[in-house]
Amino acid sequence: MAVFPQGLSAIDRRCDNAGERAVLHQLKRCLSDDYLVWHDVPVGPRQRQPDFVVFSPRRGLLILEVKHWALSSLRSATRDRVELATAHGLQTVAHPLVQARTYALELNDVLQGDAVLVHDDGPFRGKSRVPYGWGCVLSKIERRKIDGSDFAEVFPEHKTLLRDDLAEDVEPYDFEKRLWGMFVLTFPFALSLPQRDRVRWHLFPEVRVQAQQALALDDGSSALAPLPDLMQVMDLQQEQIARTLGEGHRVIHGPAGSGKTMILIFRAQQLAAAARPEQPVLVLCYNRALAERIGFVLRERGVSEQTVVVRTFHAWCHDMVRSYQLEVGADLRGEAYFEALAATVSRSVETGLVPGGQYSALLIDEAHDFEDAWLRMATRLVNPATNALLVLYDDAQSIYQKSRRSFSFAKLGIQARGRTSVMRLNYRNTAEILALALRCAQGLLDDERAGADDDAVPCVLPASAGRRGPMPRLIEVASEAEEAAAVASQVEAALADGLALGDLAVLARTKAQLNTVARELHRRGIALQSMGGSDFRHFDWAAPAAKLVTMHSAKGLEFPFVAIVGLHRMPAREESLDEAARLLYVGMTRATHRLVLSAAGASPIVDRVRNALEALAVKDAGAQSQPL
Ligand SMILES: Nc1ncnc2c1ncn2[C@@H]1O[C@H](COP(=O)(O)OP(=O)(O)OP(=O)(O)O)[C@@H](O)[C@H]1O
Repeated sequence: MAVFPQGLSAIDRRCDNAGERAVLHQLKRCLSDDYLVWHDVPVGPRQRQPDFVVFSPRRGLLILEVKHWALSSLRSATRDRVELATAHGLQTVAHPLVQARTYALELNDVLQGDAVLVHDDGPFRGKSRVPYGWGCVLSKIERRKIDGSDFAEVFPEHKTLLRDDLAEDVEPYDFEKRLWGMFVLTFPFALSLPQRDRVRWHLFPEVRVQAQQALALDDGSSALAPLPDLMQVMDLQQEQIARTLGEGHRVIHGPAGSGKTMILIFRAQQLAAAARPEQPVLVLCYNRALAERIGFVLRERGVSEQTVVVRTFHAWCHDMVRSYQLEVGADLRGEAYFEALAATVSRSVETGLVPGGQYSALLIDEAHDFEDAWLRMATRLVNPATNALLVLYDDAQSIYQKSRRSFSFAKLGIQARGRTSVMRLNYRNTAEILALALRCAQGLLDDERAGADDDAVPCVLPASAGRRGPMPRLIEVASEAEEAAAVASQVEAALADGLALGDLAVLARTKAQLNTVARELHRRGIALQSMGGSDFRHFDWAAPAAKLVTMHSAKGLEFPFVAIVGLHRMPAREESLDEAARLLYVGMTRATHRLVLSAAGASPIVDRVRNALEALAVKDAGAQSQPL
């Protein structure tokens, strides 16, 4: 069966009429699984919306327009226009084949502009390698009714499917042949998977992937070379998830770097188009830097703060306290204050003091860091008419839960059964970084419990998407001053290699640990923003500066270059080795390309990293010595 990235049942619901539905079911019944079919989605640079786009890496690209016109309503037609009798009198509309041809030619032009997708020699030199065609479907008109007429003069037979072609007893091969007959030219053709995705990149700008950094280039000079191919596009599973996020509750489990935040941003953008300021979309996460980052990306993409509100959970609670004049113990400080804040707001939502249903949709990133009561409250914030709640979860990154979580989404009011997706591919990290992160997190992530029950919390092991890069490095020196100097030299080297300041991050377990590195970078004239600074409020993502971040706050972020300092101080006091290892896993998986780790002393975490690097080097040497 063909793949329908928008979801078959979702398309079925969206079909305008019985004709489109009949075409959908015939495409489903007759096409094999290498075909991709989209219905009524914006396509190409002009965001046209043909009824169906059919694409096969073995056949090419076909545009279909469907008209469910009764024969009796067709008054006259030329090759350009059709005159129809409607309830509102006579109407002249564009000929469906003209519509379909215009779309198909536009897309062909776009593909022809991509050197990778054109013939480089032979009679078609410079022309697109992707065969294309167009056609129309007159889904209500039977062949016997037009036999003997001059119908084919304006609706050529090879370009027009009729009701008969949609019948259940049509052989799939014959139906497919009818589609191929609509192509302008056919020639032996097969696209590789990367080429297929390149075509998707051209067709659907909305599913293009941009690294987080690409949206915050300071001076446009960033060398984001590590990415293998600039034309990155959501994979089919991501596209399917992103496009099928409709109303109701949805839960997505995905490991570090699998595209959860990317999908959240995609969804927020889509929802923003329909959101009204009195019923905005709310995006919640735990970590402030991530909230600011998501907000920044959305604003860059033209989404206003009035339509999509992005907050950390606690900042949102503050908003509620201010707006509804709630009392939170005035003398409470620190942890106790935050607990009271959450409890007060939670109670107020329950009693109706803070109105439920305020938001047309709620999207939660890092839901693994949310306490049960927060998640329970979240379900009440969404307008029951839409019930649109999206929960993104990665059990492996839950760095605030003392013990492994085992709960039921249903008990929290989140209807996850049948509405859960699991993504497994890690796109962010190179294979080398991911291998090290996984080895260092040994034991923590081994217990995969995915898939058995939609309502449970699986721990999903990431699989590498295969991008290669340099091996991470461990720098071991005698003092923290030497460590800062060594890390600063690595930062200088990365800048000399063409990375921009905004591409660089230094992570540490505590804010205080960042200060030694900050002083050294400052001494060398390297612009930086550090969470360790006494006057630090928040990062300015548009400013050209290296970011010095605690490991906790780095969750959700990514940088082409990451240095993690102070491994000798891990585990911190009152922290177990497992907790430290989990945090280190989060830190390491922030690096998209280059990872440097440093220590000025011994600790079980330093041993773990050193051993893991040695084991990977042995494995690598083994692999290289294998005969080809
Ligand atoms: N299909 C893809 N092709 C190429 N890059 C991708 C793809 N999907 C995601 N990415 C990139 O991978 C990186 C990680 O994505 P994202 O930040 O959404 O992951 P995440 O699941 O939220 O990770 P984490 O939980 O670690 O924060 C981003 O740079 C994103 O652009």
